[in-house]
Formats: sequence, C-alpha cells, structure tokens
Amino acid sequence: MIARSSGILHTIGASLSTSRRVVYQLTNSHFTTTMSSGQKEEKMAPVPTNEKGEFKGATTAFRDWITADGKFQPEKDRYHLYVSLACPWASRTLIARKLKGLEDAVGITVVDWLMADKGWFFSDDKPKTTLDSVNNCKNMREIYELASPGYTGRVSVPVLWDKKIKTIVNNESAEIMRMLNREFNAFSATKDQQELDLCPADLLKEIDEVNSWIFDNINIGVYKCGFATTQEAYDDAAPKLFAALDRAEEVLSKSRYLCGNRLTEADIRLFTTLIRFDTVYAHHFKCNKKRIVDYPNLWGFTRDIFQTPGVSETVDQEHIQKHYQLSHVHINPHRIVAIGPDLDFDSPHGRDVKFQK
Ligand SMILES: N[C@@H](CCC(=O)N[C@@H](CS)C(=O)NCC(=O)O)C(=O)O
Repeated sequence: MIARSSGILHTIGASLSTSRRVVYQLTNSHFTTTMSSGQKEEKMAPVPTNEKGEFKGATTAFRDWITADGKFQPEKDRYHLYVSLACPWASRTLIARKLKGLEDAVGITVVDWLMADKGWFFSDDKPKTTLDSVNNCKNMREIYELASPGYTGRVSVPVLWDKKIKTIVNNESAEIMRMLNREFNAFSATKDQQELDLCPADLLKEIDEVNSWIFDNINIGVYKCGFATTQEAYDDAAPKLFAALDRAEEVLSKSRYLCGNRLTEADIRLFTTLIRFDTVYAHHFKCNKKRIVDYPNLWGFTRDIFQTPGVSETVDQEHIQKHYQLSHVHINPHRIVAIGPDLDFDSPHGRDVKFQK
C-alpha cells in the first residue's frame, strides 16, 4: 500500500500486529512514524531518499586525515576500524588493511549483521562479531556520540577511530582506504605489503576516472535500484547500472584489472559490489537483468580478486546475505533469507595466464 503526500508514505505494517503498525513518512533523511495510538515519533529514515523516490547516499561527517605531521599521526595500535562484514564500503577498508598487512597495526570490531531500529550494534553471539572492547559501547550511535556529543547525522560504518584522542578520524571509506594505503607503510607485516601501492601516482588520474563512473552507476547504482521508492527512480537507475556493468566487462576483456595489469583500489571498489551482486543485489535489490556469472570477464575478475591472498578472509556471505534480507523490512517484510545461489568463488579464472605481462 502506498499513499502520497508532500513526502512519500509507506505502510509496511501488514505483517505486524495492529499495535505495532506504523506509517513511515520519508523525507530526505528523517521520517515520522505515526503509531496506531496516533503518537508521532521523529526518526532517521531507514534509507535516505528524496521526493522523487531516489536513493541518496549517506553524507559523511568526519573527514580528518592521518598524516606524519598532523594531529592524527600514523602509529601502531592507535587507530581502530569499526566495520560490518556485510557492508561493501566497510569491506573496501578491510581489504586495504589486509593487502597492506596492517592487521597488527589497526584493530577491528565487527558489528552484528542486523541493522535494526537503533542501527548497527555490537554482539558476540554471531560468527565473527565482537563486543566493543575499545569503548565499551553498545552500538555505533554511542561511538558517534563519544566523538561528537549530540550528533544527529547518519550513523554509518566504516569508522576509523583514534584511541589516543578518542574521536572519529574519518567515516568515508574511500578516504580511509587511501590512508591505509599510504600512511601506515612502516607497520606493514612484509616488505611486499609495504611496497604494494593501491593508488600509484602515475595511475591516479585514471583511477579517479574509473572510480567515478563505477561509484555513480554500480557501487551506488545497486542501492539506487533497491532503495527506489518510485518506478521512475528504478527505471532511471537500472539501465545505468547494467550499461556500466557492460562497460566494465569490456574493460576487463582487455586487461586483467581496471587500470591495466596492476591491482589498484579501483578493482577493490568494484569487487565489493560484484561479490554481493548474485547473492543479494540480483534478487533483493531487483538488479536482475543479468547476473555477474553471465559476464565472462566480470565473473573471472570477481574470482581473481577473491583469490588474491587475504581477500577471501574479508568476505563473509552469511553476514552479507543475512544483513540485507533481515535488516531491510521495507523491502523484505517477512524477513525470509533466500537459499542461494550456489557459486564457487574459488574456481579457476585463468586471468593470470590470459593477461601475462
Ligand atoms: N560514505 C560512507 C557510506 C557508508 C555507508 O553508507 N554504510 C552503510 C552500511 S553499507 C551504513 O552504515 N548505513 C547506515 C545509515 O546510513 O544509516 C562510506 O563510503 O564510507
């Protein structure tokens, strides 16, 4: 049932008992719930959409940098990452941390896969989840509150936390990746990991260009499809998503990676969407024109990155599948987690041989 007023009204109470029925009125980032008692409550929208029903990504509030001569200097065991294994943005930072060999230098806390009414929270009763031993908080909102008392913005992961100053350094995954790539080389576990540059200066322009169309149409594109609340918004996003996947398929038919034959951050950023595509986005976000397995090069590329030493340890399909399907009750009101598909991300891809230097 959908009714309209100045915003967009969704009634999603059909599966809930009458006393718990709520009417959501979405605006850009907040909504009011009207309980059956008539009482109104102002809350953060489950997803930020505009008046046209188009998904608008979360804005990032903390944009400080770790630099050798600044307030936040690179130090071993000073910084901590709060992540969700389900989240493609957090996963980018986890992969960068892994490839750069920074497990001993930057600790992590993995949130519960469920993002419920109060947002991300800590638990230790799911595989790989941990309580918050750094700040002893119950949920991510409390972490944001510690950094910025009275904080009213969105509470997202990843978060890069400074244990010394006790604040959030940065909550923008693209920037956290760049800091992990560049500022912590002194703490990499091996020389190869220290020398690995995921964003080399000679490729920077190309990486930024690739990141830009992949971000707009693929990384955020799947969310634009899945979180669209009007047919028009979906009809705008879905063809752009598949046109961009076609474009990436073409690029990856000519070189092993997106910017030639060197692995860069652009590959990681595409990978974290592709690894979730057939298992979640295809059905849950209605991205079903084609699957990644239907694209020979994208499918080979996905397995190639997955099999890059360290990467598979950051991927957890149980977290991924349960997070999306259990958390988004506005999309999946009965919270049924789908059975498949069976995919073998470990099967040979042959791209190393095909694109031998
Ligand atoms: N700009 C952020 C976006 C991160 C983001 O949207 N994370 C999602 C999880 S996949 C989140 O925590 N959303 C909670 C919310 O927006 O309320 C980044 O790339 O780091």
